[in-house]
Amino acid sequence: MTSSTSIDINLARREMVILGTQYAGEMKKGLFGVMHYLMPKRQILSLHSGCNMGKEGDVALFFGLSGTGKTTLSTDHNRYLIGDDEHCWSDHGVSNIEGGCYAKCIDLAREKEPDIWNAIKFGTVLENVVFEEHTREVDYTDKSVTENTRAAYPIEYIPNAKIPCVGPHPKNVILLACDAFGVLPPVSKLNLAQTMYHFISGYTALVAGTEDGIKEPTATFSACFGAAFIMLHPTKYAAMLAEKMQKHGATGWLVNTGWSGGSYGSGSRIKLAYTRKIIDAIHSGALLKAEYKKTEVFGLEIPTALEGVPSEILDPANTWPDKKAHKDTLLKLGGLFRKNFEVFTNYKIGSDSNLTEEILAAGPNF
Ligand SMILES: Nc1ncnc2c1ncn2[C@@H]1O[C@H](COP(=O)(O)OP(=O)(O)O)[C@@H](O)[C@H]1O
Ligand SMILES: C=C(OP(=O)(O)O)C(=O)O
Repeated sequence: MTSSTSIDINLARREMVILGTQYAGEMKKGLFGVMHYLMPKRQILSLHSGCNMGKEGDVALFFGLSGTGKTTLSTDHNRYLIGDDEHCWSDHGVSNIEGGCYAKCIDLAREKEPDIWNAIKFGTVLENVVFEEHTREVDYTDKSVTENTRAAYPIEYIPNAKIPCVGPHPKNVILLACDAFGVLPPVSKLNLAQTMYHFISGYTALVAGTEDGIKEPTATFSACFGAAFIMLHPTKYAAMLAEKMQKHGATGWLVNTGWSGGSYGSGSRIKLAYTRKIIDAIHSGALLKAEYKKTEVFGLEIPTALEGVPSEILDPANTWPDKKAHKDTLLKLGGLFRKNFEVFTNYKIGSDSNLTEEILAAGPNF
């Protein structure tokens, strides 16, 4: 045992025992693991993603590891929220597993995230927050218990929630990565093979201050953006996702919600307002019509202009003052992707071996 916490699941007896933690996230994510076993057996794909739907019925999925923006970006005043974290994609479309949200509330501010702020009322469970005992006023900036403070509320506390939480087949599949190296573009359009490559890789980065011992940006690869929850080989989920995206004509996107203009420490996190503009342009279809160019090393298609976002930030190569440092960091991240993918090179994905070849070729090239 490397930890005093354990989550033990007996699938046959349908029992889960959680030891050494009282964090509510373990309960919902523990059951999410069970869903990753039960659903694929019924040809239903379980997804570690947020999900929302536009007024025209266009559905978007937001895959990403913790802290990459699933809750923040799927909670959108102009769209119906289907759910912020756990979904299924069946032959009938998408459905939410939970019926509620589990939002981070560290530094929560009414102006920045009004829907989440307003959802915190009687009936919401606040976890690990610090509050004044007599007035019961919460100090969302207080990190003395942990940074991981949470608000769990029923989905109907979000005014534009889609009840029941179901929707048609997704039109856009957005992969969120919080890249603390600052070399992934704010947005890239992916072909199917690239979508699978990045889905199987499941990249994000930890920054100093998030975990013990992290002093500089550290790449984390979590297959299918949820290695802790998947029960079958990652390529099984990837094959199902590829088949569904192909069948329903969904477009894949990679969105960096992390650093720009340099790595953590020298650059800064991409403004949430810019990420929201990018997401709006994906939903509206405007980004599909943009002009694109290809980046070096990762071979990503990036738009040359996008309304509401300064064009120079769309290509990270422009934003780094030190060009050599940019190239070195890009190659460093490319190398980490390549090394991580080595374990997958011998697996066939789907019934078509062409797709396997294409996925292997969709990684960094240098
Ligand atoms: N550009 C950005 N895009 C998305 N989130 C951002 C951005 N900049 C800062 N953030 C913050 O990062 C956090 C993302 O967390 P969250 O949405 O809960 O992620 P997840 O649901 O994937 O775990 C939020 O606190 C959000 O305000
Ligand atoms: C519950 C969790 O998921 P998220 O952070 O994505 O809400 C977690 O990872 O602790």
